Parts: sequence; structure tokens; C-alpha cells
Amino acid sequence: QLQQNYYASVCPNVESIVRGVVNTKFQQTFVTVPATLRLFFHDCFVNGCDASVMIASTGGNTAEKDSPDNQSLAGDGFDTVIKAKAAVDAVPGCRNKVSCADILAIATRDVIALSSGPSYAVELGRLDGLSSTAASVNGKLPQPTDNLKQLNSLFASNGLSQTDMIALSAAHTLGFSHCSKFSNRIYNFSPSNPVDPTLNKTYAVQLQGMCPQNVDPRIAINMDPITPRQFDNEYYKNLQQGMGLFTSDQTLFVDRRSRPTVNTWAQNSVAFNQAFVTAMTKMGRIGVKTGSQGNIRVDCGAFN
Ligand code: HEM
Ligand SMILES: [Ca+2]
Ligand SMILES: [Ca+2]
Repeated sequence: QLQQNYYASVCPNVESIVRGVVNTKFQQTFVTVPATLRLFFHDCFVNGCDASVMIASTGGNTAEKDSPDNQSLAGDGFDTVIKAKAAVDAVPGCRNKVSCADILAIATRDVIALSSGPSYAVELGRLDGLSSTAASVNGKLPQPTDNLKQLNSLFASNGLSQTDMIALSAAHTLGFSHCSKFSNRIYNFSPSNPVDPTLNKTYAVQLQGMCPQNVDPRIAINMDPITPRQFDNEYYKNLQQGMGLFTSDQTLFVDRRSRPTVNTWAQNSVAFNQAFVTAMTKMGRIGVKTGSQGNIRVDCGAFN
């Protein structure tokens, strides 16, 4: 039921209004890009793409954003959507007509393009959800220690194929990770191997240097050590070199069932970009709310 140009009659300029805010935010900080992209993913995988992730906790309710899996979401993603919403609502005809869920979808499309990734027509028409609890996040988001089977089953439960999963994982071509998310791979991995043997040896030493044991938990490192600010297919080339940061990344090359796709996209960025756009569009359709299932929030961080 989503459609391009959904707001053509009520707020025809919504996409250019959002783009203006995203451009300004991007000039202030590059973090806007990975923060917004990850926010969209964490929204869509929990209760569908309905901005449930944006709700702030209140006295009576601990919301999704305060669940353990969401605590590391960077504030600049939320800030981008809040600022874009304010800009949209400043236009009289658009006021309270565009959902936070759709603004997040548009902003996500825009940040990918700003970091030299593919651009695409974004489907719109989502309503904002009516519930958001930390408990509802449990088991809905993939873990960095997941293997191929676990990743496939989680993505399949959202209607996404292994191909979509491999394409979407390339989001890790941008952005940051805290050391704790992969320290199991560089220290005390197993009794026979202190370091994960699927990890490139030189890269492992670099990671140990950036993330010494007992490192400040706030320290975060680039997930793509080669082109950290470029949305590109370098992610797959890194996997071929044993330079995937998480087990969930490296397993895509280690497992024979997903390796051919990694190899194809490592050498064909056009094919990768197409697969990524297809998968993002599919992800944007997860659990879309219509009619009485949702509404258009006045404040993206609170229910009306
Ligand atoms: C396939 C399974 C996935 C796992 C296990 C996973 C896990 C993680 C983890 C552990 C981090 C580091 C968080 C931190 O320490 O701050 C991260 C960061 C990130 N993830 Fe994923 N992720 C997955 C898929 C995705 C997908 C599908 C997207 C988007 C399409 C995505 C986008 C991002 C981005 C952009 C960042 C960087 C965030 C930042 O710099 O603020 N991830 N992910
Ligand atoms: Ca959601
Ligand atoms: Ca990159």
C-alpha cells in the first residue's frame, strides 16, 4: 500500500524539505549518515517501519530506544528526523500530515546518497506506531556473534531473503563500532585460538591496538577500515581479506552458502547497488501501519 509521491497532494515538497535538513546536518557531522541508516534498520525490524524506535521512555514505559540493543544508537539519527519533522511542520499545508516513519525513510535514502551510495525513489505512506516497549526488542535484532543460519532466520521472519540480508549487511561499509562488540574475536576467542582464525592477522593486531583490554567503553572504531565515509562495495572486498569486523560480517564470506554473493558484489558495484536498493525498499515495507493501526505523531518522540 506504500507508494512513491504519496504526499503529492498534501505536501508536495516534503522530499526537498527533508533533503535540505539532511544536507545541513551532514555538513555539521558525518555521523548523521551511519546514525540515520542504523536507526531505520532498528525501527523496521521491531514492530515494522513505524518510528516506534523514536519514542522516549516515560515514567510508566521503558521504550525501545532504552533496550540494550538500541542504547548504542547514535543521537544524530534521532536529531535528523526531529529537525526534518520541524521543517516539514513549518510549512502550513504540511503540518501534521507527514509521519515520522516516512521522514525517517526519506532521510535514510538521502544519507546514503550523500555518502556516494545509490539513490532511489522512496516509497511512502507509513503511519507512526502506537506502541514502543524495550521488551518488544528482545530477539528481534541480529547480534554480532550470529552465524549465517541465525541471520537468515531473523531476516526471513521479516520477509527478507539471504540475498537481501547480504546486501543490507553492507551498511557496515560506514560507521562505528564500540570495542565490546567484537572483543571476543581478538581476546580469548577459544582455548586453541586466542584470536578468531577467520580474522586477518594484520587487521587483528590493528584491532588489538585500537581496542586494548579494559579500553574506555566509549571508544568506537571505523567498521570499514579502508573507506569509512564512503557507501561502497569495499565491505565485500574487506570480507575477502578477512577484514569483516563482526562474526556476523565475516561469516558471509566464510560460509560456502553466502560466499558466491560476496564475491560477485566485491567485483561488481553496479550489481551490489541494485541489490541494496531492492533490499532497502523491501525492508521499508516491513509491518507498515495503516488506518487505525497508527497515526501521525505531533512529536516523533512521544505518542499523541
Ligand atoms: C546483519 C546483521 C547485523 C548485525 C549483527 C549488526 C550489528 C551491529 C553492531 C553490533 C554495530 C555496532 C554498534 C556500536 O557498537 O555502536 C552496528 C553498527 C551499525 N549497523 Fe549494523 N548490524 C547488522 C545489520 C545492519 C543493517 C541491515 C544495517 C542497515 C541497513 C546496519 C547498519 C549499521 C550502521 C550504519 C552502523 C554504524 C552505526 C554508527 O556508526 O552509529 N546494520 N551494527
Ligand atoms: Ca518500529
Ligand atoms: Ca566504505
